[in-house]
Amino acid sequence: MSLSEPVRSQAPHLVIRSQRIDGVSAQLMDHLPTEGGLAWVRRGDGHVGWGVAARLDVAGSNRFRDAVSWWQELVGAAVVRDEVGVPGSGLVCFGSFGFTDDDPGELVVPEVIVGRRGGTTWVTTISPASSLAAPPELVIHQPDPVHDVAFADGARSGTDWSSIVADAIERITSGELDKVVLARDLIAIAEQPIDLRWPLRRLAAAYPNCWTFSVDGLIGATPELLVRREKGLITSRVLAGTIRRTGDDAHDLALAASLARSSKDLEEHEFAVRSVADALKPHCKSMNVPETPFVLHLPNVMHLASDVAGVAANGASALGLAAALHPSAAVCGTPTDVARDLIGEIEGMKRGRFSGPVGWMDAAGDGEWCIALRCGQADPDDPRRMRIFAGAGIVAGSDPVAELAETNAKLVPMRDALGD
Ligand SMILES: C=C(O[C@@H]1C=C(C(=O)O)C=C[C@H]1O)C(=O)O
Repeated sequence: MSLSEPVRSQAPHLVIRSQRIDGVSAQLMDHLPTEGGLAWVRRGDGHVGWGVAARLDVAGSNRFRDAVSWWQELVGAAVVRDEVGVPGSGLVCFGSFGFTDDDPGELVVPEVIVGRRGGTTWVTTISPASSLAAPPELVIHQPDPVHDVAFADGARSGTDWSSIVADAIERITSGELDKVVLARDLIAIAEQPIDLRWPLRRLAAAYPNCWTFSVDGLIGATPELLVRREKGLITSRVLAGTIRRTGDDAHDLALAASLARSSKDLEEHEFAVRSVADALKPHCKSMNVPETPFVLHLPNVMHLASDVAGVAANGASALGLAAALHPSAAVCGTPTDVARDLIGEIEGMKRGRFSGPVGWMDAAGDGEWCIALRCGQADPDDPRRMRIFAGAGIVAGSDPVAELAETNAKLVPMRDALGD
């Protein structure tokens, strides 16, 4: 079958039951057993899952359409007994998608989900129609610590990457495009196989305001919400324009003020907001697009941020909206096609699922899809290795050395999570 043909895999018939559980206070991630592990956690809320009740692998130009129709089919055939009734209870899939059409992605429906929202904790069991599984006993698991991690250059050295940035600046100055986002990778090499739950827990603890995720070997803590759909409300948090934190609060406040006035960063940000607002417009009855960004403070960096919100005008699911938004100018550039081609021409590495949509969705099509940033991809052939990624938006006023420093700051969350 060619990659662009629609997927005709039959979605399985599933039985789903969500039940409230009391007296569970451990962090959601503590319940992840060794094998597998899906996670989506922010400020202690979210859900973790394990086992595979259903899975769809997608690639090619119809990947989002295929995923949306598979999900609709699966939802249509499912019998759901949801005794909790909050966003995230009942039938839920986790998923992640490649940056380009050729990079594979997937939707996964786990066999067990443990979820929490605002003090309510629940367990969802998902099984084939013939057998309704009993909810599992929740156990706390201790991941194996990760020790002795060395970091090596990925596809390019830092110096080589800076010269690619210099090339991109020339192409922008010559009028070919306005903005391009260029990324680089490092390889983390541990002495022992990396237990992904170890860095995952550390990311969730250190970056509580980010969305900490784990889907099929891709883990990270991203600050950028591509789209959330919940009960007819659509929101997106756009980030573009970055400055490193120094650790000195007074100095960081001065830096935040300079970021908010920087014409280079404001221009870079404006491209990203415009791309999101334009993509959401056909799906919204009314929209609020802030005129000026705020400064989002994270432990490692500060970003110019805008929260775009709208009221849904149609039944497009969270994943359908993510498909319309991807790739936004925050991770690709402006104009999109020219930037995408330039990335393919000069970036010199395969992004895989880095900077693609990652998230979850429920049976009603509500859910959250973030952009997979500040993340790493476990090497499927060598469990001691992981690729970690970071990119930066390049505009005419960019400086290659400063952009390299920015990517180093963006690598800090994964480096720290893997470090001793
Ligand atoms: C590409 C990354 O980040 C993106 C680029 C940003 C920028 O250039 O300022 C800021 C946030 C993200 O939209 C990354 O973190 O790897």
